[in-house]
Amino acid sequence: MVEVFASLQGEGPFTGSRSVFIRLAGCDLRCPFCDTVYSLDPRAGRPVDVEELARVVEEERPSLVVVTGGEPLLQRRGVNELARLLAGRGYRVQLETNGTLPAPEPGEPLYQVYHVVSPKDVPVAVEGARLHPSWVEASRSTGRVWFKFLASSEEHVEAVARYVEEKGIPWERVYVMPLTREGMSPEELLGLHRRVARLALDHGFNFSPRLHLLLGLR
Ligand SMILES: C[S@@+](CC[C@H](N)C(=O)[O-])C[C@H]1O[C@@H](n2cnc3c(N)ncnc32)[C@H](O)[C@@H]1O
Ligand SMILES: Nc1nc2[nH]cc(C(=O)O)c2c(=O)[nH]1
Ligand code: SF4
Ligand SMILES: [Mg+2]
Repeated sequence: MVEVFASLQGEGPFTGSRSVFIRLAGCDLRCPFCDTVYSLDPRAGRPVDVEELARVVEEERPSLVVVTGGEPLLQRRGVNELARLLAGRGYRVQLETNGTLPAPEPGEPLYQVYHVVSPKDVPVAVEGARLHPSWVEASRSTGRVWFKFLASSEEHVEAVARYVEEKGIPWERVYVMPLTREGMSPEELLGLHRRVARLALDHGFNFSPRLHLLLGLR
């Protein structure tokens, strides 16, 4: 694990939820725009047992626990253990993933968890990024999977629209979120949000802000 912190969920279908974030180390991709490069090397993390994480969660009593990274599904066994423990204590859990690894199967504790998949083969393909097809099936059948695509231009949103159509992803399960750069001013951030929100609306997609950036939260 790299870090655990409390904040508002800033992105996706649970935006605004008081959350505890658990960020795991290691990633199978190296996106050039990644805003958490400090989490990509598996050596960036320290081993932690799930009981210790559950104690931090119990102290905060959040309405949501967000498991992220890095790529959290690289540690599937540990994440399954954590999901089992937290679900047993009544917590709602949501995982952030790039979607390269398979979706959970019925019977895995992770199957009950909400997943927000942010594919990296569109709008601009990152090397090695390929969406595992099981996420598309899961988004149609489980009610627990959403997609969150990054975009900063009309070309990007059009590429997302073609991709969603081609893969058969349910449109109501899709969020488009601003692709931000480090060091953007509040005015630039707001301008980007306005443009991407307009594009999302015009193309029939949900919009996700990056609320934490707008509010100066973590
Ligand atoms: C750091 S990633 C960790 C989870 C997983 N590796 C993934 O990419 O979905 C968490 C979220 O941040 C998003 N993200 C990373 N860099 C970003 C950037 N520069 N602008 C907007 N979103 C970004 C990712 O798309 C993902 O939705
Ligand atoms: N506030 C806040 N919300 C987030 N939603 C997803 C995040 C992530 O890095 O996975 C994130 C994050 O880093 N901070
Ligand atoms: S997949 Fe996620 S964590 Fe990995 S490099 Fe890309 S944005 Fe960063
Ligand atoms: Mg983040």
